[in-house]
Amino acid sequence: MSAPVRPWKDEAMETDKTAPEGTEKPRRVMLANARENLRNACDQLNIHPDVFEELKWPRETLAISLLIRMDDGSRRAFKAWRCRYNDRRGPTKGGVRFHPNVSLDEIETLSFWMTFKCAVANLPFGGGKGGVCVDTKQLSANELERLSRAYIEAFAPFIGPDRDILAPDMYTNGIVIAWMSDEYSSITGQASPTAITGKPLAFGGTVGRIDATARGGYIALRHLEGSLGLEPDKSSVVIQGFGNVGYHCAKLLHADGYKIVGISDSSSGIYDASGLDPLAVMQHKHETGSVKGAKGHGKTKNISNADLLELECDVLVPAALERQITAENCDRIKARIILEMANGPLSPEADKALTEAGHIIIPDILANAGGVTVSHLEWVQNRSGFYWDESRVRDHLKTTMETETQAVWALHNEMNLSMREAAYVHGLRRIAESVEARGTQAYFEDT
Ligand SMILES: NC(=O)c1ccc[n+]([C@@H]2O[C@H](COP(=O)([O-])OP(=O)(O)OC[C@H]3O[C@@H](n4cnc5c(N)ncnc54)[C@H](O)[C@@H]3O)[C@@H](O)[C@H]2O)c1
Repeated sequence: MSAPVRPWKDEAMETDKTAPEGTEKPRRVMLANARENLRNACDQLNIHPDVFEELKWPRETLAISLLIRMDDGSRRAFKAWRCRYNDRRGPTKGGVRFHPNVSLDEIETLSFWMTFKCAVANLPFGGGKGGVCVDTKQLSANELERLSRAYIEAFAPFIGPDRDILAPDMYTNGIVIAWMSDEYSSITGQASPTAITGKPLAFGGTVGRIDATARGGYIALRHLEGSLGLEPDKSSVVIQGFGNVGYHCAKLLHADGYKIVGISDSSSGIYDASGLDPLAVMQHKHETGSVKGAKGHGKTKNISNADLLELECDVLVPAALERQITAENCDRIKARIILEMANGPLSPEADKALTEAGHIIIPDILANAGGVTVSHLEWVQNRSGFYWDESRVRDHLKTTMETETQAVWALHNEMNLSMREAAYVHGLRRIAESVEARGTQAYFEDT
């Protein structure tokens, strides 16, 4: 790890030459931004240029149009992708997202983040991701099943237990994953549970996966509690996004005495200075389809999602989408600590400004690594055919999250880095070792 980083031109920021004049936009803005973290980590470690070169672009990305027969007999095409960013540390691993705004840039960036997340958690995986550009709320259950199965049919040659392992992400819940796993087994002609994790228990899933992502972030936060000056009974929390991750995070923190003062979902937000009970809010969401109108312990107000992010609180937990905090709203963020349970909830500008202003950001590649950590255990159990009990899964998750959180915290202090920079340095060290183990320029020059 000695040679300087080669200067490089960021092709990702080149404009699309085929776009009509005046409408040209950079082709891969998100990916270019994400790679800034890589560049910074390379600089910190003075890493060999071969490593940087290898991580500049995804190893492979496949784009496919999925043609689905709709219930009314018409046919509709849905854009779909699967990306394997880097597999030096093992088969690529990452979720499949169903969302109307999914794009190639987003999928490749999420795969990049997965590469680092798996390294931070010290898993024998590289990073991958997939997605379909679809609003699942507009599909019937039958159409959703056809789409889920079509995704697997299209990408089956690309995926596999030792190549690319799928998992849930936004709007791909247990039944979607069950259809996908079922389809993959039909295609391979044998029970093949190992290619997809996050499966329901009856499909070879693991205990402890449902709340694993939230629990991982919760463990990280609680581990740093003393260092961050947090006290459960005196600290308040705001949660953006009330799906799998947001709900379980709220539930775990609430059970330990943290006061949850704000919660939102895609349609609305609620605020109550006296506190909200996540179980009651979820009950209300089940009954009405939204958190709007749910009652807390005091005077509960309905607020917008934008206002929710700006609430007075100790910990803000973005658990919905990317780029929720940007240059536009970052100077109004009051939370001292941001626990990034969503992937990429801060724009690079917001990240820089908030870090400089003294906010502590526990970065996504550490905070939400609990999900993939337990997915790894599911993969291990599927391979061995021996299933663990919940306490064993939880103990492993706790040990992993505490060990890696402590390592990132130590780097943050020793090298005077932000938590995000420290997490990238921590992950990059491991990835670099596996790249360099295959020989670098210096090795080939000497032979
Ligand atoms: N599920 C996992 O294991 C896992 C693992 C790692 C990271 N993540 C990340 O966590 C985030 C949430 O994932 P999830 O599994 O909870 O998804 P989910 O589909 O279960 O829930 C998403 C929630 O976000 C809300 N939402 C959507 N758009 C919103 C908006 N504009 N403002 C506020 N809320 C909005 C939805 O209403 C829903 O409540 C995503 O960024 C995902 O990539 C999830």
